[in-house]
Amino acid sequence: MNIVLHYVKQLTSFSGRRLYVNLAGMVVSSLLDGIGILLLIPMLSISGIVDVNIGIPSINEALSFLREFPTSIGLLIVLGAYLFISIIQYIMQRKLNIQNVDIHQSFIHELRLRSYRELLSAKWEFYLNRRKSDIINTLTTEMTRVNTGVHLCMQTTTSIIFTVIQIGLALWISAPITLLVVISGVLLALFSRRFSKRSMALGRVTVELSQQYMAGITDLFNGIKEVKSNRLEHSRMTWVQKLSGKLRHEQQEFTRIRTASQLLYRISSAVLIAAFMYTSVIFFHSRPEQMIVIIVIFSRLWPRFINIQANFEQVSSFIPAFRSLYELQKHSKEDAEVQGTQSGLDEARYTEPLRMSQGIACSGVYFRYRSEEQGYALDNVTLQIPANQMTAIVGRSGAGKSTLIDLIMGLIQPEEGEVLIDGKPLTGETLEQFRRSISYVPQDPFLFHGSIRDNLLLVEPNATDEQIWEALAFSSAANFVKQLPLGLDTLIGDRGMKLSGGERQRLVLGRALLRKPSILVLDEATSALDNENETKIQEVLDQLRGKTTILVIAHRFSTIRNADQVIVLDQGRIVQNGDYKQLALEQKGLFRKLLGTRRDFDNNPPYEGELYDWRSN
Ligand SMILES: Nc1ncnc2c1ncn2[C@@H]1O[C@H](COP(=O)(O)OP(=O)(O)OP(=O)(O)O)[C@@H](O)[C@H]1O
Repeated sequence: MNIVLHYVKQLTSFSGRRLYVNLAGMVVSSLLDGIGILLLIPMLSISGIVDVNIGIPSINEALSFLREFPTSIGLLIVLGAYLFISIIQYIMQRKLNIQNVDIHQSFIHELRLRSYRELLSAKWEFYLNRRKSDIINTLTTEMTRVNTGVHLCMQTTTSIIFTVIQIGLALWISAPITLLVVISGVLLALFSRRFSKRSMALGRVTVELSQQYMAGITDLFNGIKEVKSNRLEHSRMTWVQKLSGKLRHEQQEFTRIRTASQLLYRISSAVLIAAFMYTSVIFFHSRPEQMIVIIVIFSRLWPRFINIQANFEQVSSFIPAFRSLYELQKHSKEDAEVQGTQSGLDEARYTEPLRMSQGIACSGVYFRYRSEEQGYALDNVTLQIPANQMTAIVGRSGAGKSTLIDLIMGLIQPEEGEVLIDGKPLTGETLEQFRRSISYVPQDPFLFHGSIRDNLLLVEPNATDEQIWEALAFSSAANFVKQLPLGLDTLIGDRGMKLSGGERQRLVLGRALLRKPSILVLDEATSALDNENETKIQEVLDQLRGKTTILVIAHRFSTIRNADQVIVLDQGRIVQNGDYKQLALEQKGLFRKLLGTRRDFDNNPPYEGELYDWRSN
């Protein structure tokens, strides 16, 4: 329950005065509701159904003036008062409900924004160690449960306030009966704790199952092409059947628990009423009006107990959802990229992009993905990347090329050693400025279901069409975009599915150039291009040299042949470093091996645009 209280505290500090005013309104509303019940007494008395004289002097005195009126007038006065109070109470209740929903929804809105902000500010390592589908599940399914949980907490608070006031009024009318009802309610609530505990255990299963479900469907639709081509539909269907069966069973179990506790309360209610009646009539010879009071009190209080208990059970089943959201928020906050700020989101702290003058330096860098691993993904890496030059990183698959790029971009932190930008450590403000100056293009770029224009404006929201076309022309994408019937307004499908691999890469390259970066990072960003387009991109990179620092991983020979520097990685270590020609001539070097021993570089250099794949070695 502590975890729920944590969010309730957040709600009270977020809503402040509004919440307390609303609670005060509820107290008034329940008082009016109670007065409505009290008016039943003179109504019954005047109408002559029974002579209600319950022995409370203050009520009797208050009602004595009614005896001076004829029955019809007296009844009209009482009924008028009853109607007036009831209508006021209903109107008030409506306003309070609207206000409650407003407080609740504003809080959830804030909670959602806060969670997104913290997640977006978390460093890359936070995401490396987590299943993305678990995060999605927490932000969707579990957030919905938290939403309902907060609503139930507010509803339960209202119910408790109502109940306490009703108990107060009932005590005034008949203390012994009310005490009996309350004691029975408390005993039953203690007994019902087992239902709440079982609900919480089931809630844990719900979170686990919905995480599995989310992970499964994310994987399924990410790999739907492989599923269809390899006829894996049956195995996927079997998986869904099994998981869905567990979900169904878990929901049935929850309904069983909920209905069992409701059954217990209803049976107890009937038993208690019967027992009260019997003892009142047989042993205490109570009068009919007292019997009516018993029924009125019981029928007002008992449903409230049932309601509070049901809410407790449901909130208990949501505790694991609260915990899941709490932990996601806590860990993302702990893993903030720049502690104490929301890097990249804080517009007030906007930092200008960095204009690098000297370059990037790594000195004695060690990095591994898990501390328990023996080997390092980057093992004592020391290098210089001069500003405004082109540096290529090559090596076999798994050599550590992408890891090195991630480290240089400050996405991961070295275990030992440091990364310096113009001599300054890559942390805090330098990191923010540095990131603003980078355009990074991965092999599998981020394109969303929208138009070509929308996808480009993602990086430069104020870019004009002219600037967009210029960037597209630069990346050899303008021609194919012009041929599309809707041009820049063409929808490209999920992750750009309606475009070819090469078209996607040219589009993303255009987007990267639109930002006019001072550092361009290409991680196998030209792998899907044909020779003609690859040559064009090569020309663009040549034009950018001298103005932009270019860092490129490429498996293709032609992309890197004009690089100012080539860094050769093997098992996380730099084994060669120099210019392309010099390395190609080192007979025993890995670079030569990667290029292929068949080729005689001295006499027969490879021709422009030739395809070569390092990975085949
Ligand atoms: N998220 C990760 N968690 C654990 N190990 C990882 C992770 N990413 C990479 N590695 C490991 O780190 C090493 C270097 O991987 P990296 O992706 O940097 O290689 P690469 O040279 O870019 O390979 P490729 O050319 O195949 O993309 C590999 O042994 C890889 O298995």
